Amino acid sequence: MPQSNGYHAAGGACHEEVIKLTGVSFSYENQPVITNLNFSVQERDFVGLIGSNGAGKTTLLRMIVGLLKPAEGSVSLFGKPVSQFDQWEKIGYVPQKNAFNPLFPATVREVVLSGLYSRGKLFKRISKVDQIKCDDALHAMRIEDLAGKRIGMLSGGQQQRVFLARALINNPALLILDEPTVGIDTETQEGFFHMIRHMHKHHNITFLMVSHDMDRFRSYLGDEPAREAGKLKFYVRHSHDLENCVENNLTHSLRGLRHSMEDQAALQH
Ligand SMILES: Nc1ncnc2c1ncn2[C@@H]1O[C@H](COP(=O)(O)OP(=O)(O)OP(=O)(O)O)[C@@H](O)[C@H]1O
Repeated sequence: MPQSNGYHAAGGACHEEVIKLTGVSFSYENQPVITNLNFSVQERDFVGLIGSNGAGKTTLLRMIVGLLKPAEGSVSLFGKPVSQFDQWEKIGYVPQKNAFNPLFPATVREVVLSGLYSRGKLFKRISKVDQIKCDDALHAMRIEDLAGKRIGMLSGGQQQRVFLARALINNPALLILDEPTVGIDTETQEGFFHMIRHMHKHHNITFLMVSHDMDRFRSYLGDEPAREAGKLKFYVRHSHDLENCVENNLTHSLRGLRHSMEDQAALQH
């Protein structure tokens, strides 16, 4: 995977393409849901995805994380086709609330730690480092005091925080959230959205979030969708600006020049 350093070679795109969808189509039993979708998400973008019930939002997210295969077109993650992508620890995915059975007899700590087991690695010894990562994730979601509680005994809002902590434990570069606040009271939703915006601004995470409640994000994402495809609307906030891009490319070129001068000097000795 290319280095996530915020720039490419001078003249190229400034930020890495985290998700790239090219001509993606998908049908369930010959019923088209997504047709010829082209869209890309760049490093540190915040993308809000809305669409009416049945528009294909969850289907799209499931294709992005490799759980469904497009009938046509391709999906790339961090520059690699999703079928060849193997750095799943870089991606935190929080599916719709009912995708996890909260009656599962596990504690909050165990649920959060399970986020460390990437696909194919179901059993793994939990090291001290893992425990520290878990403590950090619990702290980030302010749920340290719930660590020993059974997940099924928590409120909906508390459970959502647990699933977010689970997604955060690997310190992901990309966080994908499917309707993260469904069934959560208004006050908790407000706190949740505040926390998400804070994470986006200060933790260099790229976000792709499906939400019916995009109104709360209007001031953050703008009134107009950056892209509409069928019934799907993508609202985008980029974190980078042209100035940074030019500055980074210049720094990059100067660094390259300095290295080549140092190399030449070393060769002469
Ligand atoms: N496993 C499936 N088999 C057949 N049809 C399906 C399946 N899953 C979803 N669909 C259909 O595909 C369409 C898109 O579903 P999807 O769950 O992606 O929509 P959505 O935009 O996430 O909807 P919602 O806002 O209600 O969550 C719907 O018409 C749905 O009925």
